[in-house]
Amino acid sequence: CVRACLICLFDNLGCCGGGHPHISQVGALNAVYFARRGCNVDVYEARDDIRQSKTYSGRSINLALSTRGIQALKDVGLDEMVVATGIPMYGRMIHNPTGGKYVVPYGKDNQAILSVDRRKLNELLLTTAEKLPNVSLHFEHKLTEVDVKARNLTLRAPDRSTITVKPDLVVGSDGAYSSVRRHLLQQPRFNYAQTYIAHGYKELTIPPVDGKFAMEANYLHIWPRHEFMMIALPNQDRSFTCTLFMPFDIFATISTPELVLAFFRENFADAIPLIGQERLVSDFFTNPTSTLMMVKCSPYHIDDFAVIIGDAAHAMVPFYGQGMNCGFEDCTVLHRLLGEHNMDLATALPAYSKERNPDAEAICDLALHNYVEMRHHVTSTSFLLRKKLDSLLHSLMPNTFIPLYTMVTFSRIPYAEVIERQKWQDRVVSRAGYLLLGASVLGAALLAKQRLTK
Ligand SMILES: Cc1cc2nc3c(=O)[nH]c(=O)nc-3n(C[C@H](O)[C@H](O)[C@H](O)COP(=O)(O)OP(=O)(O)OC[C@H]3O[C@@H](n4cnc5c(N)ncnc54)[C@H](O)[C@@H]3O)c2cc1C
Ligand SMILES: Cc1cnn(-c2ccc(OCc3ccccc3)c(C(=O)O)c2)c1-c1ccc(Cl)c(F)c1
Repeated sequence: CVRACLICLFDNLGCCGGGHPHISQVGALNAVYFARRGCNVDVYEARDDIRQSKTYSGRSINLALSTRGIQALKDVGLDEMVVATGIPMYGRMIHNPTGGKYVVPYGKDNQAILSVDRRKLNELLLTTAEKLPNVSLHFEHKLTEVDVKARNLTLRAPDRSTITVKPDLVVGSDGAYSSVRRHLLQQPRFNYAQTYIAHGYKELTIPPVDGKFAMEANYLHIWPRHEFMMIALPNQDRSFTCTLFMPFDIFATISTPELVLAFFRENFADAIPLIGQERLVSDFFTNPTSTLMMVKCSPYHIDDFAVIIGDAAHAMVPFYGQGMNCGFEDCTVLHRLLGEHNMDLATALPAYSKERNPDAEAICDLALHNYVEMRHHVTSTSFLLRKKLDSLLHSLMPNTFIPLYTMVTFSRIPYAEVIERQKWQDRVVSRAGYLLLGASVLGAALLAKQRLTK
């Protein structure tokens, strides 16, 4: 039987960055993994229990769940329950500046990414964890100290008193601003880098019309506009949550209702009647403009005592919709290694850092690259052409060319391997392009010669 280990997951609920209720999922999922392994699990959450609190902003905030995240849920038998709550998006619906829109499917036979509600996902994971006999959830317990030498943690309890716990293992899943990681930072040879990008994001809502979706429901709606982009994902209540990504210095120039409307008329005209002018203006000034940050660090563990997962280990910009999927995949990898090492933390944790770090940093780089790509090379026309070319090449060479987005989103190819494969594919495609070009020039020359000699 597996050694009982007390795990403290800093799975805090609360606002992260931009103030919308940011709900942690990785910590809750990881608690289920450890509990099903027979460990005694204590989950410490700095905030109150989201399931009891009424004070929820009311904005249903969603995110895209795809293959890697679904597999992690499948490992603990939760995939069907979560997938049932999600809304499939079978392709991207690209909105051009003149109001036209085009679908580019994600793949054959209805391949889809899922739009899931953060709050519902977290409530499901917390309730699943709570029902397990060897799991205790401690809300309003905030980490204040990690003593690596003494192997204990100090937390502030709801009555403001401090308690000290002595777990066998600490798993920090406390997000991009992780306090567990902050203590790792004090260790020798711990590497850390964080980058804020110039863009921020603001969430808007497209309400239902007579109880129906105001746009086609089963698509990821994208308005690619170079310096700024907007996306919309569907919610179960038949609304859409839009996310507008834009440089802070452009947000700063949009300071009056008239300027909001003028900006949207100029760039997202079709969205105005969908959101509604009044609601657009009120949401624009009510909802926070949040920051976007990338965090890279290594290693992810200290000795056989602590390990960090999720955004605490690798926060990424959201331009691939992979942050939570990657954090969920962390659980899959960590638990595979714990099994392979028979729960010997002294060897399993270093193995985890060694295997996971290159992949996590690869998806951080891919997401940042997408941010650059989508900013500099993407209008709706170029987006459409690129996607059409991707699907043409894939249909011509299905085993040789797999679109980058497909490898990231619809496969479990390790992220670092995805990058290597993409480089190889680029070489093959450019060689094929040159060959095609050469053959057509040669063909044209022979044709011309033939005509001349007639
Ligand atoms: C705009 C946007 C869109 C996104 N879209 C997607 C998507 O489509 N698909 C996807 O897979 N991912 C997406 N993500 C990323 C995803 O939200 C994160 O990767 C995921 O939530 C990380 O989960 P986590 O449990 O590791 O950390 P978090 O969700 O950050 O949870 C940690 C929580 O702990 C809090 N916290 C940290 N330290 C403390 C402390 N000491 N005391 C109290 N509280 C603390 C943090 O504020 C946070 O609320 C998106 C992110 C953003 C910003
Ligand atoms: C939330 C979520 C889930 N997936 N994606 C996503 C990401 C990238 C994509 O393409 C790569 C590419 C598109 C355009 C140019 C280069 C590369 C596609 C696609 O192909 O549909 C879908 C997002 C997302 C997140 C933020 C923005 Cl701003 C955005 F537009 C989409």
